Amino acid sequence: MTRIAVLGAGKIGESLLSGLLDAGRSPQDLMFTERYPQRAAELAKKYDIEHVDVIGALQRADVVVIAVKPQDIEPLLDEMAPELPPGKLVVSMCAGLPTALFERRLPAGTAVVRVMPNTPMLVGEAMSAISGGSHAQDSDLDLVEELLGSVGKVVRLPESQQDAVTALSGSGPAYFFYLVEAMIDAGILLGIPRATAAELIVQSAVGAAAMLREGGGHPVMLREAVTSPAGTTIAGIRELEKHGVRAALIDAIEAARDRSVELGRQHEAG
Ligand SMILES: NC(=O)C1=CN([C@@H]2O[C@H](COP(=O)(O)OP(=O)(O)OC[C@H]3O[C@@H](n4cnc5c(N)ncnc54)[C@H](OP(=O)(O)O)[C@@H]3O)[C@@H](O)[C@H]2O)C=CC1
Ligand SMILES: O=C(O)[C@@H]1CCC=N1
Repeated sequence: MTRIAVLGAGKIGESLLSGLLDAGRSPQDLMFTERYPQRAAELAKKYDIEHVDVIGALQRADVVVIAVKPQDIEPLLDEMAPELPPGKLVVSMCAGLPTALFERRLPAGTAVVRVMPNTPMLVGEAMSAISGGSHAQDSDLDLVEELLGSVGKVVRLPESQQDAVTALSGSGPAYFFYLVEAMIDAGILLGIPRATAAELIVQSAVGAAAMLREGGGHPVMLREAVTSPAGTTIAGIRELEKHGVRAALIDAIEAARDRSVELGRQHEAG
């Protein structure tokens, strides 16, 4: 079985480990590194997975998944570079960081796959986009697709689109959570108890998501079907349009894309 080491078991690293276990992968095939001993001990106990140091991870794993924040990448690459044995596949989940950075800093010829996942990986519903670096073979992409396919959907895209993908599906769940939060607040304003408002809105979100995915409908048609002539929905839509919510979302996603580009540029000289 392929052995996988996750370097940095924070939110996304833990989501991956948990998702892979839920998908049936053996704990013996998984390992992780983590900075704080207390968190490492908690994770090792919770998932029955071994906590290792970076050198142990590089020696024992076939696939090394980097899930530290982009701001923490430089010291980790310094630690990895002299120790990475040939033939290991490096998978980066770091927003903004190009495969070229890893290729430049790790031993010549290292195969690197850049992935932009998202946190619904925790419940087996991730959206991951993958792109191979210049030494990644089709078999490397196949392997990463198989791994991430067990915790959600996977698409292969050119690396030039990864900053946009980061803004759309990487950050996307946060924007849905933000909308849900705002709608629950509206329920509070209208006098509905918080727990009831949350139940109404969360189930509406789940139902809408199921219609989008399983009903095969176009979002415009689905929205039109809710919007009755002289009804309630159009009264609300008019307010959304007045407040520029559509433009705000487009601007938000463009800003997130720009920030991803900027994160990559910060490491250009590295
Ligand atoms: N959160 C998300 O929704 C998504 C995140 N990503 C990407 O995933 C990566 C991780 O993000 P996220 O999980 O949110 O961040 P977190 O801060 O939650 O996780 C990163 C973890 O790595 C640890 N760490 C840092 N350096 C090292 C090191 N040298 N060795 C071992 N562990 C280390 C951190 O420890 P410490 O607590 O001490 O900093 C932290 O626990 C980022 O690059 C991000 O861009 C991609 C898609 C979605
Ligand atoms: O906010 C971030 O930078 C990370 C990358 C995509 C989602 N979260």
